[in-house]
Amino acid sequence: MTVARTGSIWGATMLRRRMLVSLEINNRDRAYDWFLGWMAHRASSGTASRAAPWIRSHELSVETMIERRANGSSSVFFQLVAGPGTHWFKYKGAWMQVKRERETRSMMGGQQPGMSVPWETVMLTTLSRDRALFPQLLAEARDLGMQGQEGKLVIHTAWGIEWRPFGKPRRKRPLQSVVLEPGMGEKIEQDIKAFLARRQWYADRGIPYRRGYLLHGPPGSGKTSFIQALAGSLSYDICLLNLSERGLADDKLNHLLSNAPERSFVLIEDVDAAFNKRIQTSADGYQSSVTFSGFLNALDGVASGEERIIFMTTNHVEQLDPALIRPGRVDFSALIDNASPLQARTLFQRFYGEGSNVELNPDELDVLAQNLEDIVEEKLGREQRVSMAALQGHFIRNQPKDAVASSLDLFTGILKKEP
Ligand SMILES: Nc1ncnc2c1ncn2[C@@H]1O[C@H](COP(=O)(O)OP(=O)(O)OP(=O)(O)O)[C@@H](O)[C@H]1O
Repeated sequence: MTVARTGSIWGATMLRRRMLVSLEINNRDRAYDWFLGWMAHRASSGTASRAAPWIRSHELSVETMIERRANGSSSVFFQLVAGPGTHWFKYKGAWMQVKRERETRSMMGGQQPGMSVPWETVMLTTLSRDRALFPQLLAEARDLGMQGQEGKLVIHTAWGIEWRPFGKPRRKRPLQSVVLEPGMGEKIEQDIKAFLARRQWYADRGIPYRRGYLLHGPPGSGKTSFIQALAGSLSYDICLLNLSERGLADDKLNHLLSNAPERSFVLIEDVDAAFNKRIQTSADGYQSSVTFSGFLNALDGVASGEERIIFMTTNHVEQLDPALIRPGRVDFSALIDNASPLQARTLFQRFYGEGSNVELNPDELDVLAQNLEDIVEEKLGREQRVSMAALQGHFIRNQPKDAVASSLDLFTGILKKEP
């Protein structure tokens, strides 16, 4: 009896091994969400029910999604995805079993509060002869998952030692909507394009293929907006790196910088703040353990053919250690300053010009724009200039005529508030 039992178990195992093939996808992989989304899409769009009227999904999980529309409104909807348990579906004539399992004892996501999630896996099983369907299915799931991202900007943040998309992909901001000093935007754009075209040149000379940019200047002058718009225009993603993040240590930082997703800029904001004090303390009193030398080493990284583009921003360039801004770490540095006369004029025209619902004929608009330019040019000293963000706020609050008439108050008012 025992021999027969063992024999039948062994036989069944052998048969399964010979006839079945399984594919494991875990939730560290991007394919995981794509696959669940794809299953949910098939179930809701009726593809699955036509192919398999009795698709078994007794256990469902809910995913809440927020859709933001171009006009600013948004709506919340729910997607029912296959929950933990066993499900069946038919794909291109082949039956597939899906087993979703959750491991609650260990969590992923590191020590970041509220960000850890249980490990999960999805095991797809089908007949050996249908194994070629796996790549097709995954490619379909990927295309569906990426659909919403086309033409959008994806922001990644660090999750433990890996990068994960943060929130829904955002609408790209047109590059021209960020008004910088004439020629400045173009200069940075040309530099990065030239860099991207010289991969082979770097490889031939054994130079690490990376470039660092530092945009410095007062708050609200458009540094972040410009970097995001530039990434969008080049179809790059942004990896937002917070050096004072809880749990970030030198080794993790090194790993993150060496493993940023392809076609992405690493953006480190307020880089001066991270090393002002020897040990950085975050709002909840947690001490980040990234050291200055660890950061420098991570920036240098191991020489590799991998492309790496880092953008850093700061309001206090004078406080940066010269070691940080030496060529190789920062190859291009630019001052993005408060609104110059021409910038104020251009922002005004963009704001109230074509497409805005303000009724002004082009001549009137020109005269007002000229007045504003003159005020910034003649009535104010350089140090009295205000940020583009302050001007933007002023334009939002006022009609064009009032905006120009009260602009001097804005400029001097802001000045008075400053010590
Ligand atoms: N040059 C500009 N052109 C158009 N809009 C601008 C410009 N500068 C700032 N703004 C507007 O001001 C707001 C803040 O800008 P942003 O965050 O890019 O500034 P920043 O220089 O990165 O500031 P900080 O140094 O405080 O991070 C945004 O809403 C942006 O639209």
